[in-house]
Amino acid sequence: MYDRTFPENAVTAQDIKIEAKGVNVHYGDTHAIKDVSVDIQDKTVTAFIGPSGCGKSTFLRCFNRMNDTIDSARVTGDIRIDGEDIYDKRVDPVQLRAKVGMVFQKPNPFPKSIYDNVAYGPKIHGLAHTRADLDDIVEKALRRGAIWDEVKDRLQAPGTGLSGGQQQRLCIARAIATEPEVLLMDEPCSALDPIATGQVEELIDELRRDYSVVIVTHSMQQAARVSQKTAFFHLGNLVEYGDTDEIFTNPQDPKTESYITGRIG
Ligand SMILES: Nc1ncnc2c1ncn2[C@@H]1O[C@H](COP(=O)(O)OP(=O)(O)OP(=O)(O)O)[C@@H](O)[C@H]1O
Repeated sequence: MYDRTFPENAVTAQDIKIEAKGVNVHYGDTHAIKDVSVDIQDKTVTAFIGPSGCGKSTFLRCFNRMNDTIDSARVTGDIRIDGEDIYDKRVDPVQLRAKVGMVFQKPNPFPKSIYDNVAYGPKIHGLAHTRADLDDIVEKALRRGAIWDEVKDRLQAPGTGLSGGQQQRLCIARAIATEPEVLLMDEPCSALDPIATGQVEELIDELRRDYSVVIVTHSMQQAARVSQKTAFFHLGNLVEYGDTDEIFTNPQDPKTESYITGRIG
């Protein structure tokens, strides 16, 4: 089990970025998330795994209130980021989504230039005062997205003209440009080939130095490669949550074991 006696394993309140308590999500009569509580650590990659339809994406979307955009979805319970209740009436979901960035399954660059894809968020959130500021933000985000060298000579070319893997790294750069603190990734590599997947996985590993990253993945190999913490979901329940190494080598719940050994899924 998780050993808190080792200093490197000790978790302090400051390390917890997202605190979810008693979260339930319904879509009409469908009870998609059932009383889930979890603490997500800062500067850590946390993987959500589990069979199709178990609620991974639904739970991920609670963290930036993306479920608000689905009419039938009803979220109850308590979710705090840095101690702040993100469902409080005073929280503006648009501001929240700048702080909690999201990358989707299918790369979805805007039909604009590479530069404008990245500059859009900082512009609407007023992060740049001059064109030079904006250039600087765009360059930094593209560098952090590990795509600067590939696009620096064609910043005015359309983002949609890049390869799938480049588009996904552009979308990651776009998410980073608004200076988020949390990055949510919903199966970010499922549309990518193995080489592009490897590049995005390397990038995810880099990003955890600065962000709390939560990734939904169908690939247990990917979860094992990129995450330090893993949460296993089944039928809307959080069955097991812990260190990725432990979950994969010594799962405590028979359902987790069945899933990771390929018996359910
Ligand atoms: N927009 C929606 N409207 C109604 N029901 C939904 C909606 N989105 C998800 N659901 C239902 O909620 C449950 C959880 O779905 P969710 O997509 O969160 O699971 P998942 O584990 O991410 O699945 P997958 O791995 O297949 O993407 C499922 O029963 C699904 O049918």
